[in-house]
Parts: sequence; C-alpha cells; structure tokens
Amino acid sequence: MGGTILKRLTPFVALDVATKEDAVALLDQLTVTPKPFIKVGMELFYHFGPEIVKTVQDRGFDVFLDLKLYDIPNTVKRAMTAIGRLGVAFTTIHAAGGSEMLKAGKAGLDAGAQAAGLPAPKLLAITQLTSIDETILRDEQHVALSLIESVQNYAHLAAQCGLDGVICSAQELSAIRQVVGDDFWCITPGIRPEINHDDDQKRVVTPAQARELGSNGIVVGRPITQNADPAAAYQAIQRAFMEAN
Ligand SMILES: O=C(O)c1cc(=O)[nH]c(=O)n1[C@@H]1O[C@H](COP(=O)(O)O)[C@@H](O)[C@H]1O
Repeated sequence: MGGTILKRLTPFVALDVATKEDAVALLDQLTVTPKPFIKVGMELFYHFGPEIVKTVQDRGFDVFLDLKLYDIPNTVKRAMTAIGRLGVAFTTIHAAGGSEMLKAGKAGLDAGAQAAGLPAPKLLAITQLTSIDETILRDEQHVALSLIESVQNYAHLAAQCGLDGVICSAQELSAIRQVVGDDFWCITPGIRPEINHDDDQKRVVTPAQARELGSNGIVVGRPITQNADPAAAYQAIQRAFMEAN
C-alpha cells in the first residue's frame, strides 16, 4: 500500500428483504454507532423504486444503490443519469460491459448528479461476482484467465475508465493493488463470520480476514439480516473488521 493509510469504511448492510415493513424494521434496529452504510439492491428497488432509497435516506443512512447495470453504452448512460439524481453515495456497473459502457455510465452518473446539484456517487465496477468460482469461469464462461487474473484485469479496466473502485472478494485484493492506485476503493462482499460454505457465495472470507487483506469496506447481508439480533450481529462484524486485534 506504499505506506499510505488504508481507508476503511463502516460495513455496508445489504437490505435484501421483500417488504417495506421488513426494511424499516431492520433500519430501526440498525440505528447504532458507528452507523452502517445501507445497500439497497434489486429486490427492494424493483418492488418500490426510488421511494425506498428516500425511505432509507430519511432515516439518516447513506445509501449504496446496487443495481449492477449491464447494457449498451447509451442505455447505461441514460439509466445512470437517473441514478445520479437520487443522492446515493455508491452505485454499481458490470466491468464485463467494456470500456465504452463504463465510461458512458460514469458520464451519465456525473451528469445526473450535477443536474440535481448533488455530489457524484462513487461508481464501483463488479469484477467477478463472489458466487463465481474457477470451475464456473472455465467451464461455463469459457474465460481463459484464472479467476484472480480476470478480477485483476477488470479492476485495471475500471481504473483506466475513471471509475472509483471495484466490487470483488477480499481474496483478490493483493493482485488488484498491483494494478490500481491506493485511492481506488475495493469493496468486498462474500463475508461470513464463520466459513462453512453452505450457500451461494463461493469466494468467502471472515470480517477479520477482509481487514487483514486490505478491504476498504465489506458488504454483509444474511449474517446480519437473518440474525435474531441484527444490531448485535452488525456490531460484532463491525468490530472484527474495523478494529485490529
Ligand atoms: O454488488 C454486490 O454488492 C455484490 C457483488 C458480489 O460479487 N457479490 C455479492 O454478494 N454482492 C452483494 O452482496 C450481498 C451479499 O449478501 P450475503 O451473501 O447475504 O452476505 C448481496 O446483496 C449481493 O447482491
């Protein structure tokens, strides 16, 4: 890291629930210090649209709107312009869409924010989803690179296109840091307090491992939202990630 101090954000809680009542109940339980970022994903957004973003913001949380855009450059640019007007802090796009799409997305996002008089959201590129492993990459996607090389390639592409960072597994961070600057955000889902490989996530680390590997921020869903005490689960994960032993 060239001797610089790593920026580390409080965890992002993935609000992956189906109803507004469930979302609000979780937000009410997560009014803790330090405050988490709240990730609104496809499930809530497709049910309730921009209104759900406002609901979260009105409760004092910064929003990471995770819609993973992937389409032709013109369509992505226009959709990103709409996202830029929502006042969110972070949003996502697929690096696999290529440089023209990434640059169009960034231009649209910045234009939307500027038109609304808001700061531009940070744009993060999805590299390889944390549910993808070497077997899927080789046998289904027919990608000739190793998983780490593919993630590293997408991170380099995203940085060259002027994006603010990537989403990846913390397992790829040292490879990524070889090709991007220290100020490039590497946000890492696939976090489990205990590694037991019993769900759809394939490239998984603990919160403490994410810290040791140099993650700038972790995204955590089910270990918090499906816990009987979401606030306690969040606080334990937050401490493990943010405080050195
Ligand atoms: O973009 C994301 O946030 C994301 C990218 C990725 O590669 N893997 C990944 O799990 N995510 C998201 O991170 C969250 C992880 O949720 P849990 O697996 O329940 O902790 C989900 O909301 C996913 O959509």
